[in-house]
Amino acid sequence: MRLDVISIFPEYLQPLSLSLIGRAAEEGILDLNVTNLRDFTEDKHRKVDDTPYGGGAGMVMMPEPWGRALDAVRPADAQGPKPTLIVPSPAGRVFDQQMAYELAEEEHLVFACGRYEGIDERVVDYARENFNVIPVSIGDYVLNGGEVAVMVMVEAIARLIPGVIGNPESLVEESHSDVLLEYPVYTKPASWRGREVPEVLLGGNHQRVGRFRRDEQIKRTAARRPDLITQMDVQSLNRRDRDA
Ligand SMILES: COC(=O)c1cc2cc(CO)sc2[nH]1
Repeated sequence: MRLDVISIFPEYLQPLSLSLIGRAAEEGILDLNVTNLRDFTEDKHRKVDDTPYGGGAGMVMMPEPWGRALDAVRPADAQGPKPTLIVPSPAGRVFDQQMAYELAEEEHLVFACGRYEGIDERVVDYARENFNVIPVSIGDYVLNGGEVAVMVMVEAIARLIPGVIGNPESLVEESHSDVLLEYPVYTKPASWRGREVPEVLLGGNHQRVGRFRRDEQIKRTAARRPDLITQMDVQSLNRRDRDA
């Protein structure tokens, strides 16, 4: 997969060169390109923002640098399927694991990081000529720009791409119980500051361990995220366990 990120703070995306994603980029599994929007300005101050039409506080990102940057990623005369352009925005479709799976199937993802009060709306309209444009929110809170949202999405998406994380087994487990929260995990020592690891985990009876973990998942989800499960789901989960 090719990933392009356009931002006035490219250094914000540096952590993507660390760890698993960095290694996947080195191995060519991911083709990650971070572009500085200011490289597409032509004035000596490398200006990217200006005052808003209609007045109001703050500044708006000018359209022309964005037009040039998007054209550089995907020229108007390019052939082949349109890349997907993700625009982080509070006014976007809410990002979730299902969207991460969907986007992990794409060949080419482009992320446009807004700053200030946002990007001139005509840029989004123009981009639709050469991209599938999706405004995406990572949650209902205010950020100063799109970069942090891009970090969240790139991590969630890239880890689903074959070869990016060493142990695909963990992805399989997640996918089966997507609706349930993770069970609690423990490691050595068995006794720590007067706190013991649950006995069932020390015994090695895989069936009992599986039952314990599933019960913990259901208890945790019901307690912390009841919105994730409905009565029907609990019945189907119990049915699936009986059949397992
Ligand atoms: C100029 O601000 C942005 O581009 C911006 C992007 C996002 C994403 C948010 C949470 O989903 S809040 C926010 N602001």
